[in-house]
Amino acid sequence: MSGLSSWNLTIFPDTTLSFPWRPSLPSRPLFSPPRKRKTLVVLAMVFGGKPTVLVAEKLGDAGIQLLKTFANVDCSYNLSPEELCTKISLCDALIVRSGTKVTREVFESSMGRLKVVGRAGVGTDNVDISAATEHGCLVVNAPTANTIAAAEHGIALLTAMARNVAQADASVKAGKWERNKYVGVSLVGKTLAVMGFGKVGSEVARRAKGLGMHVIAHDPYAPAERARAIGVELVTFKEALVTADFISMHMPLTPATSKMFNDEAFSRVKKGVRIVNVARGGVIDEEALLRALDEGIVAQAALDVFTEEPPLQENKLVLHEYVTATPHLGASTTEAQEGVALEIAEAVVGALKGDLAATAVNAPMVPAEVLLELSPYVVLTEKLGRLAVQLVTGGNGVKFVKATYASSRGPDDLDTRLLRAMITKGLIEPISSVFVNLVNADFIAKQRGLRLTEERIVLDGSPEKPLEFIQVRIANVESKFASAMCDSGEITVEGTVKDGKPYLSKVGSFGVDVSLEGSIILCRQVDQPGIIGKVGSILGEENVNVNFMSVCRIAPGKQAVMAIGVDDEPSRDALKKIGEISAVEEFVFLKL
Ligand SMILES: NC(=O)C1=CN([C@@H]2O[C@H](COP(=O)(O)OP(=O)(O)OC[C@H]3O[C@@H](n4cnc5c(N)ncnc54)[C@H](O)[C@@H]3O)[C@@H](O)[C@H]2O)C=CC1
Ligand SMILES: O=C(O)C(=O)COP(=O)(O)O
Repeated sequence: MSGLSSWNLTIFPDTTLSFPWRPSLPSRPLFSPPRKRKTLVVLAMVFGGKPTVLVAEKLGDAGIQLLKTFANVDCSYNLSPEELCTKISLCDALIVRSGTKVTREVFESSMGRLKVVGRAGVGTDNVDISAATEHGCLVVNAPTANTIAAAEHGIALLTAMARNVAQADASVKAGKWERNKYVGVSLVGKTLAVMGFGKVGSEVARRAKGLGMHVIAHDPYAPAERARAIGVELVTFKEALVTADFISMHMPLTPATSKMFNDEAFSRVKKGVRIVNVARGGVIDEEALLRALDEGIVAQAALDVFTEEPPLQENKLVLHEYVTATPHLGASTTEAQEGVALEIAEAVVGALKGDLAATAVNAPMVPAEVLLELSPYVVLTEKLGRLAVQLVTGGNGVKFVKATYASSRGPDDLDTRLLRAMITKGLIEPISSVFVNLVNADFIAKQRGLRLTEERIVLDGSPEKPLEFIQVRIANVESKFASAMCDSGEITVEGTVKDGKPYLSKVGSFGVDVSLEGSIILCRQVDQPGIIGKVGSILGEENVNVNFMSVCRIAPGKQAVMAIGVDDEPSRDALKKIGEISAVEEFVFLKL
C-alpha cells in the first residue's frame, strides 16, 4: 500500500473515473501513468500544469485551437523515429495521421507518461495497439469525418482509371494528342465488387449505383439489412472475385486482410478486371499485382495507398503504364481535414480529462449516461478489490477471483466491463508496481495469471438501481483475518452503494455496515461489553478520528466482528494495543 501514499504529489486527482488536469490529489485514475514517472509528472506541473500534446503530422487549425484551450501543443512534423522517441517522454498525448509509425519503442520511450494516442483518421494500422494496451495508453481515432472524402476519392480513381485521365493528361502535357491510345471503358452496367462494406465501402457503393453500376460487396461482418437498403448483394470472397469487372478495396489492414489479394486471388478474377485501392497498400500483395498487370489479368489499377509510403522512386507499380497513383489523398479534402482535426482534438481532450472515449480503439466505449450511473459502483469495485487482496496472507497467489453482481436488471442492461477493470485494478495495484486502468486491465490480469470470472444474481424488484450489491471472492488462498473466509473457504467481501456512496456490507459470513472511506480496522472479538469503548479510546489517544463503526455478532456472548472506519492510519503501537485487548481474537488494518 505504500505506493498509494507515494502518489500524493502527482498532478492527478483522486477520482478513478475522471482526471481533470489539476494538481495534488492522491490516488491514480483510470488513465494514469505508472509510478516511475512521478518526477517527470511533477515537473510538468511545475512548468505550467497543463498536459502536453505532441501533434506529429499536419492537423486542421480548428483542432489545434481546441487542443490549445486545454493543453500545451507542440506541433513538430517530420520527426525521425529517434526524435519521436526522445520527445515522447515529455508528452501526455500524441496525435498522428497515417505517416507516423507509433511503434512499441515509442510507448517504451514514453515510460508511462503517454496516456493517449489520437489517430486523426480511421486506420490505426500505423499504431502498435498491443503495445499501447500493455502500456495502458488509450488509442482513439476519428472514424467518421473523412468517410465521404475517402469514398469520393475512390470514385474519382474509378472513373479516372476507366477513362485514362491521368495518363492522357500527362500525354497532352508532353505535347502529344493520342486520342486512339486512351480509349476507355464504360462503367454503366458493369459489376463493381466493394471489398469491405463499412462506412467508406457503403458510400462508394451508393455512388457507384448512381453511375449505373451493378454493385456487390464482400464483408463477413456487414449487416445484410444495410446492404439490402442500398441495393447491394453481399457475396463470398470467391464470388466477388469471379464476378467483378471492377474491385474496390475498403477493408482495414489487419492480419486477416493482409495480402488478401495475392497470386491465388488474382488467379480467380475475371481477366481484365480493374482494381481500386483507397484502403491500405498491405491488403494487396504488390508483387502479385505487378505480375497480374504484366500478364493482362488485371487491366488497370488505381492506387492511393502503398505498403511502403512514400513508395520508392523506382517502385514498378507506381511507374506501370496501367497504374494510376495518388499519394494517399483519400482523406485529403479541406472539409475532411477540418472535421477530422476537430473530431480527434475532442477525443484527445476528453481522454485527457478522463472521459471514456466514444472512439476508443483499445478500451470499452461506455456511453456518458451509463458512466454517470455506474460511477459509485466503479469506486466500490476498486475498493472491494483492494480490501480483498489485503486480506490474503498465503496460498497460491491471487489467481482465482469471482465477482458477483446482484441486480434486478437484465444482463443486457448492465455493462460490467468497467466494474471488472476496477476490481482488477484494486486487486493488483496494492501488491505490485504495475498500474492498471481500463485499457490494460484484462491484459495485466492475464499476464499475472489472474482469472476473474463474473457471475450475475438476478433479483426481483425495481431495476431503477443498477446493482444491489457486489461481492468479490478470492479462492485458494489463506487469510490474515480468518473471519473473512466464508463457508466455501474463499475470502469474501461484499459492498453496496447507499446515497451514492460505497459501503462494505459483508466480510466473510459477517454482515457489516461501514462507509468505504479512509481506512478500516476489522476486529473479531468475543461479544462482551466495553470492547468498543476500549478500541475507541486507544484510537482517541492517538488522535485518529473514527468515522464509522459497525458490529455484527453471531449471537449474544459469542463472537462479533467489528468494522471501524478511520480517517488516518493508527500507529503500530496503537494497533498493537488493540491486538492486546483480551477479548480481541484477531484484527486487521486495511487501507482503501
Ligand atoms: N486512403 C485514405 O486516405 C483513407 C483510407 N481509409 C481506409 O479505409 C478503411 C475503411 O474505412 P471505414 O470504411 O471508415 O472503416 P469501417 O470500419 O467503417 O469499415 C471497414 C469494413 O471492413 C470490413 N472488413 C473487416 N475485415 C474484412 C475482411 N476480411 N474482408 C472484407 N471486409 C472486411 C468490416 O466489417 C467493416 O465493415 C480504413 O481502415 C482505412 O484503412 C479510410 C479513410 C481514408
Ligand atoms: O483515415 C485513414 O485511414 C487514412 O488513411 C487517412 O490518412 P491520413 O490521415 O490522410 O494520413
